[in-house]
Formats: sequence, C-alpha cells, structure tokens
Amino acid sequence: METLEFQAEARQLLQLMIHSIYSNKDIFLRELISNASDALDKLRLAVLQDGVEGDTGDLRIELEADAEARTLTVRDNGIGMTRDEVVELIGTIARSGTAELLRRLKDAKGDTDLIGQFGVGFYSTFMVADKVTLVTRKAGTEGHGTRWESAGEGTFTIDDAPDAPVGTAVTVHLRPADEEDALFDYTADRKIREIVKRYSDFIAFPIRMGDETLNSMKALWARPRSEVSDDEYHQFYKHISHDWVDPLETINLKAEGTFEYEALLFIPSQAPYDLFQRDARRGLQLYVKRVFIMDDSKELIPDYLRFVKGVVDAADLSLNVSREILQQDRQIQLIRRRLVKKVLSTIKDLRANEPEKYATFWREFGRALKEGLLNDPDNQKAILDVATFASTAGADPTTLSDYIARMKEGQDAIYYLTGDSRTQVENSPHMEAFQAQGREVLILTDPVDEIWVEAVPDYEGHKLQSIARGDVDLPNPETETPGDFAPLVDYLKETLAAQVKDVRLSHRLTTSAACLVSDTDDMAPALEKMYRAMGQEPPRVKRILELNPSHPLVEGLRAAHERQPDDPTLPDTAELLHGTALLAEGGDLDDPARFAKLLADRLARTI
Ligand SMILES: Nc1ncnc2c1ncn2[C@@H]1O[C@H](COP(=O)(O)OP(=O)(O)OP(=O)(O)O)[C@@H](O)[C@H]1O
Repeated sequence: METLEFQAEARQLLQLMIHSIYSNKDIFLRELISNASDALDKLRLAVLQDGVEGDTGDLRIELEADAEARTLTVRDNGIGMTRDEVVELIGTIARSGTAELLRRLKDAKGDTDLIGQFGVGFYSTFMVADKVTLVTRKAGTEGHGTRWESAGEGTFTIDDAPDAPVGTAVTVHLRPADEEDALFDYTADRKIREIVKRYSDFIAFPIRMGDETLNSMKALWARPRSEVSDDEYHQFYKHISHDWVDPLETINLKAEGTFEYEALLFIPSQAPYDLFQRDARRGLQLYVKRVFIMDDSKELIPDYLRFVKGVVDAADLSLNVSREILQQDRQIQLIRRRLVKKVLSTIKDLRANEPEKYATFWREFGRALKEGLLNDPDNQKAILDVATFASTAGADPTTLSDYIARMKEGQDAIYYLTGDSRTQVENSPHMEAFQAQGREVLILTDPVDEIWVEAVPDYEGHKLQSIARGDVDLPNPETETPGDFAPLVDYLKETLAAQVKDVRLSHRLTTSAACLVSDTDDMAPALEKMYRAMGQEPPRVKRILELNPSHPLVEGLRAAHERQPDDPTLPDTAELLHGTALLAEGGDLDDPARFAKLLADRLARTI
C-alpha cells in the first residue's frame, strides 16, 4: 500500500468540500452517477470504436445503501481506471483556471456561487463523507484492479485490489446526518429515490437499487424524432411544464461539432395565467450530458419567448455551472440565439402550413412575441415576418407582406392606428378619409403596440405611419374650401392655447367636425398615459386640432366668428369642439363634469 499526497490545488478544493461551502449536498450523488454514466459511455465507445474487449450487454449503475455501516456505494461496469489513472485523475485537478478560481474562492469566503464555476465532481463526496473508497479496474487490461481511499485530509492511499471487477465502485462513508446542515441520511431509500428522480431520471443507463430501476432513462431529446411518439413528447411536456393540455408544437434541435447540444422545446397551447406577471417562472431546464443541472434557466431563452418550455442538454458545460456563469457563457449565448431562430422559424412554418394552429399561437402568445420587437433588434424582421395584425381590410388578421401587396398605387407607408379596441379604432375620426378612399389601416389594440411601433422604423422599406400623427399624405380631394377659415383658425389657436399646440384644416375628415393629431415627433397620447400609469411624469404633450371645413358645425362656427368675433358663446363652442374630438378617439377629458355641463346647457337651448 502506498500513501500519496494530493496536489496542492486538489487539497484546497477538498478543504472547501469538507467544510462544505456548497449548500446543496444532495448533488454529490448526482456527480457520482454522472461519472458512472460517463464511464459507461466511454466503455461503449471504446468497445465500438477501438475494439477494446468488454461486455456492453448490461451497462448499468448500481446503488447500494447500508444503513448500519452508514455507506452508500455507486457502482458501474464502465471503462474503469488503471492505477496510474486513479492517481492522476483523482489526485490532481487538471482543469486550467482552477487555481485562479480557488484563489478567488478563498478570498470570497462562503461565496457558493463561485464554486459553480468549475466541476467539483468526485470531490463533492467529501461534503457528506468522512472517508471515500474507490475500487476500480480498467476494461480491456490485464492484471488487477486498484483500491483508492482517503479521508480527504491531504493524503490518499493506493493499493492493489485483486478481485475487483471491471468498472468502478465508489463507497461513500457517510458522516452522521445533520438535517439542519442539509446533510441528510443518504442511506434512506426515499432520499436516494428522490435525488435520482430529480437529477438523473433521464440518464440513459439504468440506475438500479436492488432489482429495481429508479430512473425512467428517457432522454427524449436525444432520441430521433421518428422514434418517439407524440404521446411520449406530450407526457414529457406535461411533466416539465405542469400543464395538463397537450402542447401546440414540439421542436427538436441538435447541434454537432465543436460545441454539442440538444434541445427539446414546446410551444404550449394556452398562455399561462401569469404570462404577463413579472415574477412568473420562466426559462428552460438545463441538462449537461443527461444530468439535470437547473430549472428555469432564463439565460437560454429571451423574455419575449418566455412561454416556450423545454430542455437544453449541453455536452460541454460544467455540471456545477452557476446562473452567473450562464449569463456570461458564450456557448449559452450561441445556444440562445439558435433557439430563438428555431422557434421563430417554427412559428413561420405554422403560419404557412397550419393556419389554425398559428391562429391559436398568435391569440395566446402574439402579445408576448411582439415584446421582442423592442428587446431583440436582431430578430425584429423575423418577428414581423410571423406577426399578424387586425386590419380594416377584413375580419381576419393580416401579415405585413399581405398588407403591402394590397397597397394602393402611390401609397408608400404602412398605415396603422392604435387604440383600446377594434370598435374604437374603426370609428375614430382619423379613419374617415382612409375609409373613404379605401385605404387599409392596421388596427393595433395591444398595449405593447404603442411601444413597438416607435421602435420599428419600417418593414421591407415601407415606413410604419400612424394615421393619428403628422400630416397625412393622402391625395387631396379637389374641393374648394368654402369661405376664408384663416380668422377662425387663428381665433381657435388663441382660445384653445392651453389644450392644443396648433389648429389647422384637415384632409383626413369626411364626416366628423374635428379631430386631434399628434405632431410628427411627439409622444403618442396612449404612451404618455402608460408612462403616467407606471408612475412617471412625462411632459404633457399638446396635440394639433384639425378641422373639417365642410362640416356644418365648423362652417357655422366660421360664420358666427365672422359675424361677431367677440360673441361670448364662442369660447364654449370651441371647448365643445375640442372635447368631442378627444372623446371620438377614445381620449380622456381633463374635466368631464365641466364638459357635460357645457353640453347640457347648449342642448337645452336647442330644444
Ligand atoms: N466512475 C468512474 N469511472 C471511470 N472514471 C472515473 C469515474 N469517476 C471519475 N473518473 C475519472 O476521474 C476524472 C475526474 O473526475 P471528477 O468527477 O473529479 O471530474 P470530471 O468528471 O472530469 O468533471 P465534472 O465532474 O466536472 O464533469 C474523470 O474525468 C474520469 O476520468
């Protein structure tokens, strides 16, 4: 028997383990099972590719608990290790950067997140053990096996193990349970099952305890789609999402090459109740080589796709990768980018080939998806490609490209109008001339519409243009304006100076007397309202009052002002004109009671 010293950095790491700075001690079993699973993978590959002699007929992981002896053994019949490998692999930490991380770990005492930056693997057993024994024998080699043992305190012993079977058995001599310190009784049947189910259910090899296999072994994402039934996918979806309805769509993804990962994603059929609540759970499950790493990994999918559920299984990440690391990891960013593209292209396919499913998707998640127009500039175009909008052209929503295909000659902009409801938008005075000329206008009624339209300059070269803003570029109907409106316009500008920044004659009205429009670069009123609702105080934006010169009220007002510019009832009429314009577009009056009184007095005089 030989006694050897751990390499300096390994010793440091072991100290950290023994003093157990990592709060979740359960993971030691996950690590051992993961190592065992790797060893089984390696044996399978060695036999297959290198012609190593070995039995791959019954690759398995066995768990054996002995409550009396207080031991838990994890045994595999995988590749095993030679004596030299044991010394090399278990006695040292080969990974680069570990020394630097250890230094930082020491400085940041108790910072448990840092430890997630490197795989602690086998050493994590020392969080729960006062002694660990490893007995192993390498597949395809002559000679005997090796027995390694350590209490984690600086040294380990190495010895021959003549009778060791091929594979590796790690026996953890457990410290007394101390539940307050999250040190559980790891010989307890229930605890073992719980950990296996939670972290290792999808390990591709059977994890057995006695005659029983504890894991389902179904790594669905790793199996070719043609071999997995819809029902299996749906069960899996329900398991991870806690949804009870089948998903709308299942998405498989596999990346090979330098950076390997697999993903299995689902688009649900219905939005969760908390889709628009900030504290809702979101994100994907992250696996590393079939080993469950974490739930709700927000780094894998952007917020606007938060309704997507599923699993990403990456081959090259550390098992102990922390959320902090995920945020900075370049590989994770690449995965995320790819997932976004895949989800968007799936939606595009739905739209092209399965209109009913697409309609369901858009009804449930369109509002969330549109947030991406603001938050994901790179995919703005792709999102607009799959988006549909209500329109004056018909009851069915339209895509932007269909809209463009229907544009009238000479029309360059994509017209839209925002509002609270379809009815309100359709009946808004701003619509009149557009309707009269048969020009299609998009009807945008989601709160997020007010915001993204500001962020999207154009679609395929066509500007998005609010018909309640700026001047309209409609061809002028060649009607002579009756009479001279300049004095009235000047009068109203002065009288309504507190309410509006300008007064002018309109080309967009056919039936209404007046309407309010925003100046080209001013904030839309709904947006202003939204900011106020969020507790902010944006500067009050005054709008422009546009008059319809052919309306009897406006013409009458002109005549009345011409007759007697100091008529004492004129200011009230001006105020009523402004108020009705505001009401017609669904706006809020500053002083509704005053408006009602003015109106009632005026009506009383006409009866
Ligand atoms: N059951 C096993 N069978 C064969 N080799 C093993 C076994 N367990 C550990 N090893 C070897 O010991 C090495 C070190 O294991 P350890 O758990 O410390 O780190 P790792 O598995 O490489 O990294 P990580 O756990 O972060 O993925 C492994 O890479 C593997 O070569």
